[in-house]
Amino acid sequence: MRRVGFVGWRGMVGSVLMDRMREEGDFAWIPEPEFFTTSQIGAAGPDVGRGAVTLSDAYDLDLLSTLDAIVTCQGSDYTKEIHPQLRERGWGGYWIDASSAMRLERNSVIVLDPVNRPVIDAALAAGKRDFIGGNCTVSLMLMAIGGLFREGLVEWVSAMTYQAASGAGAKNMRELLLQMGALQDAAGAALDDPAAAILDIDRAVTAAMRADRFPREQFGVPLAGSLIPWIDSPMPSGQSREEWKGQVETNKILGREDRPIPVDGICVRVGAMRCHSQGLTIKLTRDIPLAEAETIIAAANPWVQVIPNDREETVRRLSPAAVTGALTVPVGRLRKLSMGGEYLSAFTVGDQLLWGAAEPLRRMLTLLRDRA
Ligand SMILES: NC(=O)C1=CN([C@@H]2O[C@H](COP(=O)(O)OP(=O)(O)OC[C@H]3O[C@@H](n4cnc5c(N)ncnc54)[C@H](OP(=O)(O)O)[C@@H]3O)[C@@H](O)[C@H]2O)C=CC1
Ligand SMILES: N[C@@H](CC(=O)OP(=O)(O)O)C(=O)O
Repeated sequence: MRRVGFVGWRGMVGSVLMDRMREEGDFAWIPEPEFFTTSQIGAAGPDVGRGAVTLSDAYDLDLLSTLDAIVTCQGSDYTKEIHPQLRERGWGGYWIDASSAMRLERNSVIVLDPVNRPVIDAALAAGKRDFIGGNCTVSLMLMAIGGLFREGLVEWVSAMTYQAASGAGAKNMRELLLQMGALQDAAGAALDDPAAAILDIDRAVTAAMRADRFPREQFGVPLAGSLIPWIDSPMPSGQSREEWKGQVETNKILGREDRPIPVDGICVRVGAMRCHSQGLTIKLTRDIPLAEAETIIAAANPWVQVIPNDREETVRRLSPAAVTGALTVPVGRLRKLSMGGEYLSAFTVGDQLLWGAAEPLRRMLTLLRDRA
């Protein structure tokens, strides 16, 4: 593991990965990092404490073939173009990828080591070389309630999601803010006047939201002051692709594609910046005491945090505003539903650029270091 290549390092997910690697001192153990670009060959690369570096061509198969591992956050199109050509040439390095392109391929492993380390270890022992980050919503759900899955306590899960703009990309985050600004502008001076009628303000804001000039190039519709109950493309089942991924990716991560646990729900885009939230209904395989479920959830990994089902604690600690930029994955609103003792509710929030994207890739790289 001397030569590691980074493609897509300046994108949104790639930048978060670079920040985490710097924070953890990961570049200290990579003697020869190589940084690539599809558009800025020869420009300056990132500062990783090794002096000036210049960017190499991300389509240079000869150079890529010399690497021990390639970490890509460049996107699915890049993966589909480059990965097959490298393997056809006989390249035997490790491919670590944020995109969804190869997730469900037979030779790929979806990585989320706090949840599926045994699946990863078995794949490494079997000589597998393609390690792919999971869908953000799925990874965050498993970081939150992985303990229940591990104990065989989950019969099915229904997830109602509240997904951040960042999942749609950097331009969408900007557009959300532009939309927010446009709404405030529409309210105008009336907002500063406590005597102004709120319904007049609401009328002005609604008119602005529906006006042709309202910024909606990325989302197609207003998100600020509204929501979008559809994420990604339609599937024949009537699910959105994001909803469809819930079951297929969860079961692949857990290594139980042969006896899948049903996971389904409705995925909704909301006006949060980079944290996905999910309201979960969990059908347990048996009626266990709530305190036991809480203990199992809390013990599953060092990042999950059980928030007591208390109003103050919940509003203070279980929100995108509280969690953004943090690796912790709080889960709260834990209680038995009125449907019966086997029905557990939960609400969880996680930063979709950290555990939802960059962190599983970073940790996969360190697993390879530890094996070498
Ligand atoms: N966004 C998300 O929440 C998640 C994304 N993923 C996956 O990760 C992949 C990358 O996503 P994301 O990081 O959002 O993509 P970005 O659009 O932020 O970055 C992708 C590439 O765009 C190029 N680029 C062009 N202009 C700029 C600019 N001004 N600033 C930075 N980069 C620029 C860069 O490539 P170059 O240097 O070659 O020009 C960069 O690597 C996708 O496959 C996505 O599916 C996975 C999980 C979550
Ligand atoms: N689809 C996710 C983000 C994402 O990139 O997912 P995937 O890695 O499965 O394509 C969202 O919109 O919130």
